[in-house]
Amino acid sequence: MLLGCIADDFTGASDLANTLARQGMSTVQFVGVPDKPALECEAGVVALKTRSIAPEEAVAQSLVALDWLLEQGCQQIFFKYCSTFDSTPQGNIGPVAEALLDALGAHSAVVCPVFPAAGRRLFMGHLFVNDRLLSESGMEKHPLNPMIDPDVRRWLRLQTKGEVGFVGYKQVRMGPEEIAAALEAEAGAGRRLIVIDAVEDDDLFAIAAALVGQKLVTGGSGLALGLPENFRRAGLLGKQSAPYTRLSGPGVALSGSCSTASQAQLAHYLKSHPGLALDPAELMAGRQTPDMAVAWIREHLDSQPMVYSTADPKQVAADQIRFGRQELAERIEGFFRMLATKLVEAGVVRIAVGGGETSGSVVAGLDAHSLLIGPEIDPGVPALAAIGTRPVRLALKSGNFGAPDFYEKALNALGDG
Ligand SMILES: Nc1ncnc2c1ncn2[C@@H]1O[C@H](COP(=O)(O)OP(=O)(O)OP(=O)(O)O)[C@@H](O)[C@H]1O
Ligand SMILES: O=C(O)[C@@H](O)C(=O)CO
Repeated sequence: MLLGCIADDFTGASDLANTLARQGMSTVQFVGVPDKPALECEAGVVALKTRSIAPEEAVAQSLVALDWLLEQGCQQIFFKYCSTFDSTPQGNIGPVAEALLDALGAHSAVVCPVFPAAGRRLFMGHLFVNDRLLSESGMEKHPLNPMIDPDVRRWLRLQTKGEVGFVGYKQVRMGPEEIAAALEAEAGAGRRLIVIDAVEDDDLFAIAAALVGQKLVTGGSGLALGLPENFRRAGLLGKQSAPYTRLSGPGVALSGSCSTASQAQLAHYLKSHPGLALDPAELMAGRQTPDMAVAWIREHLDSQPMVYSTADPKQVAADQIRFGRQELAERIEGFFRMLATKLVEAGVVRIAVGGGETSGSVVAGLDAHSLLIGPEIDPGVPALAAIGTRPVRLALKSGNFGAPDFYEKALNALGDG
C-alpha cells in the first residue's frame, strides 16, 4: 500500500476512494481498522466514524488507523474530512491533524477541503458552497456541527494548539514550485497546518504536484485528484483493482441526512416509491422499532421502499430540544444500524444510504470488513461491493451530494430489482 487514508466518516471515505480509483490507483475502503494485513491495493482508505465524537477519542482512533497504515508500508498519509469542513470549535479536524503530524514527525501539512465538482471552493481562506459562503449554504443549520463561520483559518484555529498558516490563490496560480516554496515558508515560520486556496481542479492538481514527499496531506477528496500521478511518475503504480460486479435482488433506500439536498432527494423519491418516516417521539419511547420497519419493508419490497428520518431544520431543532441532540442522533443511528442487520437477513441486497453518520451506522450493522469500489453514480458517490458479509451492494451518499433523482439512479446502478 502506497497511500494510506484515514477518513472521519463513511461517505467521505467512499468519496475519497472513488477519486483515487478513478485516477488509476487500485483502492479498497476498509470498515474501521482491519485486524489483519490489507487486501492487495495501492491506496487504502480506513473509514472511521470520528467526525462527531469527543476529540480525544477521535485522536485515539485515528492514531490506531495510522499505525496500521504504516505497517502496510504507506509512504504518504491522507486525512480526509468533509468538503464543508464539518467540525465544531472543539474539533475534530484540528486535534486529529496535529496528532497525526506529531506521530509522523512531519513538519507541516496542507488543509484543503475543496471539491469543485460538488461546488466547494476556497478563496481568500473562505469556503464557498456553490455561490454561497459556507455559513449561508444551509450548513449553518447542520444537526450536529452547524458551520457558522466560512473562514476556515479562523474556525480551524479554534481547534488547534498551534497557529494556522495560509497560502492564497495568487501563489497557487503560480504553479507547483511556487506552492511548495510558499508552504515551506509557512512551515518555517512554525505554522504547521496550512490552509490553501483552490477554486478549480487545475489548482488541486498543481497543489498535489507540490506535495511529493510530504508525509501528511489533509483535505477533501478533491485534493486526491493529483496524488496518484505523483506515484505514477515514480513508477510505482500498476496493480489491478479487484473487479466490482452488480448484484440483482431487493433494494431499499435509507435516508438519515437532513441536508438541503437530502430533503429534495427524499421529496423526489417519495413521488414514485413508498416511504416510512421515523418519528422521534415514537422512537425515543421505543414504540417504533426496527422489526416494525422490516415488516413494513417486506410488504413493499417490490417497490424499492425508503425509510427516512430526514426532516426540515425547524422540526429537527424542536425535537433536539425535546429529546437532546446527542441522545436523539444516537437513537436514530442505532435504529438504522439494527435495521441494516435485519434487512440483509430479510434478503435485501442493494441499499442506498444518505448521510455520513447514517452510512457509518448502516455499514456497522452489515458486519462487512472491506468495500470494493465500483462505478461512480453521482460526483463523489461510487457503487460499492461489501466484502466479508452476505453479498450486498451499497451506495453511501454524503448529505449534500447527488442529483434530485439520486436514490433511483443509485439503486439501478447497484443491480436490478
Ligand atoms: N429527524 C431528525 N432529528 C434529529 N436528528 C436527526 C434526524 N434525522 C437524522 N438525525 C441525525 O442527524 C445526523 C445526520 O448526520 P449524517 O451524517 O447522517 O447526515 P449529513 O450530516 O447530512 O451527511 P454528511 O455527514 O455526509 O454530510 C445523524 O446523527 C442523524 O442520526
Ligand atoms: O467531502 C465531502 O463533502 C464528503 O466526502 C463528506 O465527507 C460528507 O460526509
